[in-house]
Amino acid sequence: MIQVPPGSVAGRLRAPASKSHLQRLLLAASLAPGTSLIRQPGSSADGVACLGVIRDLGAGVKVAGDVLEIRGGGRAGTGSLDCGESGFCLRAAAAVAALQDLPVTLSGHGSLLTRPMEMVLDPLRQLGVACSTREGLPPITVRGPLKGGQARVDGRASSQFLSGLLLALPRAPGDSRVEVEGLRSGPYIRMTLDVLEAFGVSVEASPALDLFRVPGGQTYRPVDVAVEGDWSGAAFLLVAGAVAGDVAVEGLNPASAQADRAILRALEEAGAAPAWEGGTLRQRRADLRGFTFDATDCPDLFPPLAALACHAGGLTRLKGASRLKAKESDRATALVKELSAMGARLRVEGDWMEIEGGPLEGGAIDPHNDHRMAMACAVAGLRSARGAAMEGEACVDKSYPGFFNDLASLRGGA
Ligand SMILES: O=C(O)C1=C[C@@H](OP(=O)(O)O)[C@@H](O)[C@H](O)C1
Ligand SMILES: C=C(OP(=O)(O)O)C(=O)O
Repeated sequence: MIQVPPGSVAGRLRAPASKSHLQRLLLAASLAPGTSLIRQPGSSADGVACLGVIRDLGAGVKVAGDVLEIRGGGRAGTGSLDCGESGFCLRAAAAVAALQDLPVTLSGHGSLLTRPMEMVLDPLRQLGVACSTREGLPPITVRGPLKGGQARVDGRASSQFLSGLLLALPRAPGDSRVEVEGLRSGPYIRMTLDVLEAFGVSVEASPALDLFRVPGGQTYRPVDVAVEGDWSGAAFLLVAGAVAGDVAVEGLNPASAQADRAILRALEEAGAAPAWEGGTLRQRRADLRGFTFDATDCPDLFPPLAALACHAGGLTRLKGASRLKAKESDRATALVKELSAMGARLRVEGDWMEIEGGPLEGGAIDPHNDHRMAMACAVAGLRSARGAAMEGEACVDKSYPGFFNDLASLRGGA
């Protein structure tokens, strides 16, 4: 049980490590013969799950302080992979596991067991990989080897499997052509392409990211690289600054491919004026106004933006709510329920969430075992009569294990 009291926050923090960047680096390093060094990996549960997965896929893993030494190019020693609660890990590793010539079963626990996996099946089958699921849900079993060829990917529900396919296909013996329909979360694919480039692998992508040509038989070159700071986790800190104080965040790449760098645009739309001071991003409390923002391609920004909107005068309209159904919780429904319990005025109408800013009472909420729900309610409650209280706050470990300590460190600094 944690109680986050209302009140101001002030101070300087380092952004947590991006689990999205880390997971891509780990899967790529597992395919690179030789040793890659991955620096500042953080300790997110999703990152840890992915590390276990590449180990079981045959990578050598050594942890040396703040550096992961990954020896890639090995063969799987086991036919079963535990992806924890990470949707990306399961969907992307399904493609990577299909490179191997043995049946591999991918599963996990908690909310992951209720998340759809259909988008993985058709393209893998088109590429000659036998695969099965339990009624479209995990566990999923794949039986390679993936040889390359032609496939159509449905990108409407998730971009994550496409990232996995783009990581795996360069290691297939034959060339591939992948057509993608209805891609959402496109910036996550650009991050994958950046990682491929860093490992010396080439993939030809159409500007709209609807067609990819992947030469087969390529060799990944090992890298020595630091994991980027996480714009998704930092978004909560920046919103905390905008609603309740003065927060400076270090370690963010201003030119990052991360989708959630779009928090900058949203804060500007809300009148918050985030400012770079050297390499540090500073967000002070601002006179916030309601704003309109399309979060279809950066769905993880929905929770922090909903928290921001609770304190923005007038009406905020957020687009992309229908993409939130199959995240760690049914996030749009959960946001409406829990922020309403705190006294906010919001509703979902089709693909839109509408939030009327105003005073917040705060109180006890249920984070629905969803890290972004827990962080959003905690931050919204900073400017409320009673703050936010919740059980199950350890769910933040999925992406940002130090969140509540970091938030506490901002107290009393004003
Ligand atoms: O590729 C990734 O690392 C992710 C892609 C997004 O998912 P979708 O592509 O399913 O929208 C995002 O919501 C998730 O947290 C991480
Ligand atoms: C949806 C998320 O992650 P994943 O799909 O990888 O579990 C998230 O981190 O919000």
